[in-house]
Amino acid sequence: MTAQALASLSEEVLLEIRGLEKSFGGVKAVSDVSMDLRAGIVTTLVGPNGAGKTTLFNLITGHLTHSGGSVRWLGRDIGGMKPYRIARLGIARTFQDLRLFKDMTVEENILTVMEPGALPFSFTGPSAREKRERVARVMERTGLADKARTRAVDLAYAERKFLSLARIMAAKARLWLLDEPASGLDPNSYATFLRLLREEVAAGVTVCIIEHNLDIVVGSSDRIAFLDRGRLLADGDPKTVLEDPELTKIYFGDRV
Ligand SMILES: Nc1ncnc2c1ncn2[C@@H]1O[C@H](COP(=O)(O)OP(=O)(O)OP(=O)(O)O)[C@@H](O)[C@H]1O
Repeated sequence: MTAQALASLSEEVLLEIRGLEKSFGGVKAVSDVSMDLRAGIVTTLVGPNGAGKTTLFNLITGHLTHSGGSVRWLGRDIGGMKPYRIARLGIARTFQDLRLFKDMTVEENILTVMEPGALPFSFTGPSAREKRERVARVMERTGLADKARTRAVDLAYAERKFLSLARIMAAKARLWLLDEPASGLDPNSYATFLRLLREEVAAGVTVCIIEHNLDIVVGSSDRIAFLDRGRLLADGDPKTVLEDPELTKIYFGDRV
């Protein structure tokens, strides 16, 4: 892809968030947040505990309903839609607690995301042969090929994380929302994760990550959105955001 094509790709807004609000009782978990997720960009949500990062994910995926503002996917208002419908539009997500089917094998866990109703833009679903090939491909790429028949519960921690990534890869979603995908990975597994992420982004996937580890943030992000107490305080290039002394104080709990 030429530099010009790449630049124009990143101009495309997939997800447009405007004035988004969510309160729990008296707590404003998300407060007047406006931001865009642009095609082919890795955005990382950063902020101290309770900043509103998970709530923002939940509002995008339909696990929560907003109390104001809007979320638009490719121009279409998706606020209030059920999670399964949003997933079908091409927005996939991983959870901090991974939410795998623990008694199913690796292969079966990946197959579940290929049910016709679970796939973006699909009513009939892929053929049995396509499914087999796709499962084999993602297991190979995530290093799980020799664990195909192993139950999720019997996998090592890093393998479970790669299984959760394999599921999202097989779903062929256009936007990935990843909740701490690299936390707890050893250096080799982390390098593999980063390589996979970059390959997928180069192939057209757009990614938004929640991450606490700043080394991981720097290594994986094109852009950082900094949240605190529900508000978006900064949204820009990683170096600029992470070197801002005020944000650093907030992040490390050293605010005045
Ligand atoms: N279901 C809920 N009911 C009541 N309050 C909630 C609920 N979910 C989140 N909150 C509150 O909303 C605020 C934002 O929480 P959220 O989990 O989105 O933050 P976060 O940035 O993801 O934090 P962390 O990094 O600790 O996971 C917090 O004050 C939290 O206590």
